[in-house]
Amino acid sequence: MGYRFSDLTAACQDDWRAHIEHDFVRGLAEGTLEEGAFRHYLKQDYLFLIHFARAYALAAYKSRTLDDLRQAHEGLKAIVDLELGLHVGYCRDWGISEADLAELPEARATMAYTRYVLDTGNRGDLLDLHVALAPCLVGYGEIADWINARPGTVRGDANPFEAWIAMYESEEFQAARRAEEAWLDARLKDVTPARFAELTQVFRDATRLEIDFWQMGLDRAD
Ligand SMILES: Cc1ncc(CO)c(N)n1
Repeated sequence: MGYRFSDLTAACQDDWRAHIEHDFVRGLAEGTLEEGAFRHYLKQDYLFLIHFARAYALAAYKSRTLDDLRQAHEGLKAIVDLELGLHVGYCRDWGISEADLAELPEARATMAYTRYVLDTGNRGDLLDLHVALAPCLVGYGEIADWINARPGTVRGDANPFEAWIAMYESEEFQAARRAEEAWLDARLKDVTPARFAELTQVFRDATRLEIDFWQMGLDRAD
């Protein structure tokens, strides 16, 4: 007993590294990703973020305490006010209008991931739901750290994906990530080994669905 968030990543080390260091992420870091792949990802990420905002709203609904409600609200704010706000403007810069976004067909990888998280949250309790959400908020925070720590990373005007990296390394996003990790650390402290095994399964499933989401971008799969 006495688990922490880092025990989840340690328990799924191979899948976790495959998410953080995916070829799509390397392409973003080095500025070499094909623009068509990035555009496909951006469009699907718009749909993804809308469903993830719903998942944080579900977390709010499932909250018993003000502290839990605040944490759900933090996640919802990070998505609606920060990411989705920037996302729409960012899509416009990449030639994708709001009208295009409104008419997007949803790719299977987007459906699989978002519906998995919503189902896990409906079936389980608030901790199941936050664990299913962690590869997203915490994962992208760690991706920003990983990108910055790599020697091959290109920053500034030489990298067409500079604004994307900047969003995830921003203090606002990183603060939401730290709050999520702290919330998870506090809740994992008291779980039994059997419960931790269940949560590890959820964390691994969600991490593998993140990997599929990156791959969907690379393959431009629908
Ligand atoms: C697929 C995916 N995972 C995580 C994030 C970070 O919120 C995102 N924008 N998209």
